[in-house]
Amino acid sequence: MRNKMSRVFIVGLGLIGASLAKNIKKNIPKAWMVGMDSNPDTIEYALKYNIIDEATASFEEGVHKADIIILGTHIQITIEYIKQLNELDIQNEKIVTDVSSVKKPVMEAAKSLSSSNIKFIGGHPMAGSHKHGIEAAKSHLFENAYYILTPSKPGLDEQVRLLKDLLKHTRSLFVELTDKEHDKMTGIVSHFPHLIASSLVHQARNWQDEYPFIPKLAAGGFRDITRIASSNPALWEDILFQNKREMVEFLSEWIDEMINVKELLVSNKHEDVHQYLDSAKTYRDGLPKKKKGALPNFYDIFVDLYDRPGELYKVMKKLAEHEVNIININILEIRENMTGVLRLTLQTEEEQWTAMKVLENNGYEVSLNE
Ligand SMILES: NC(=O)C1=CN([C@@H]2O[C@H](COP(=O)(O)OP(=O)(O)OC[C@H]3O[C@@H](n4cnc5c(N)ncnc54)[C@H](O)[C@@H]3O)[C@@H](O)[C@H]2O)C=CC1
Ligand SMILES: O=C(O)C(=O)Cc1ccc(O)cc1
Repeated sequence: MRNKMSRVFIVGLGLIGASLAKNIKKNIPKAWMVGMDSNPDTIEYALKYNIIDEATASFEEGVHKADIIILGTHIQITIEYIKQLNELDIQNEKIVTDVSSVKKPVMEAAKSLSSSNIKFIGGHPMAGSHKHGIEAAKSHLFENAYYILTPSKPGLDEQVRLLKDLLKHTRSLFVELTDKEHDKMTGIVSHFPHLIASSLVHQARNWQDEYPFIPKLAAGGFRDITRIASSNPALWEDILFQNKREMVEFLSEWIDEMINVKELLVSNKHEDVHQYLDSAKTYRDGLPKKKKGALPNFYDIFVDLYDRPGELYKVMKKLAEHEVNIININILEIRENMTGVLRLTLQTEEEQWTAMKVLENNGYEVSLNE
């Protein structure tokens, strides 16, 4: 392979494709990035901000120009591009990868690739955002996130090594899984929760006609558990249908479980309900905190705060003085004249540590848990 994969073709320069493009461009100066996107504004933006070196409107041209091809489009479109590869005459060896949230349908399409010059390695960087499009792309989006790789056949060790070499500056954690393992596990921790989050939002909205005050109360826990319902519906429609088998199975299991919980409540089984909540708490509390999972886990700190004028300002000022960049702020609970909890979301573990120390040194009670 020429020049250690320095020519990269990225198709689909949205949130994920452009985040990878930015990361490669920033860290591998010799990489030559060719980009393609169906949206001309995206291409204009990518060129203007040097996210790519060159644009093409032809998939064939991009493929011929590259050693490595990253398909960064939604899953159904990615599958169509994989099929298009079969219509091209591929002269040199090329590594092809994707970023799709569901792997089985992609790997099935990859199995039908006829050219021995195409080495397909499925990919899924497991971090994202509720935003979409190139403007939301960030070079560091995948830091500490798992990056799943699904080689299409045995014997691709050298290509996997080259791909990891290209993507190592994302500072994500590479893990190899089969497509089946991947879709089951991401189905349970990422895809299915989206359905439940959306269902909770629908339920609240349905009750709102009768109780118009509901939105005002839907602040703390409700906002937390339904945060992912604000994600891009076009993306999630694609994901849910591509992983439909798993979704239908999880839904059936969940409905049975809810019927069971309902029965426990109706028949006043206090101990059983306690046990249900307690075992969920034990499992949830034991989940790893540091690494990003499918549900993006930024670096939170929780600060006890008095309900007094200027309190929030004082905290912000201290953190600004130490150049801590706050990416989200929530006041979880604050009642008149009582302490509340301020949740600050930071981008890196280092900032989390700095923020904690700065605030503690200024008399605040800070913890990493709510
Ligand atoms: N959004 C997220 O949080 C995550 C998404 N993914 C996966 O990444 C993939 C892309 O998702 P996002 O970046 O969020 O979507 P996006 O909507 O931000 O980007 C998709 C891009 O593809 C372009 N596009 C659409 N049709 C095209 C075509 N026919 N040819 C070329 N470009 C085309 C769009 O103009 C857009 O720029 C999906 O397969 C998704 O499963 C993976 C991890 C996280
Ligand atoms: O986990 C979620 O639900 C997210 O919002 C971020 C995300 C979305 C899609 C993925 O394939 C991986 C991570």
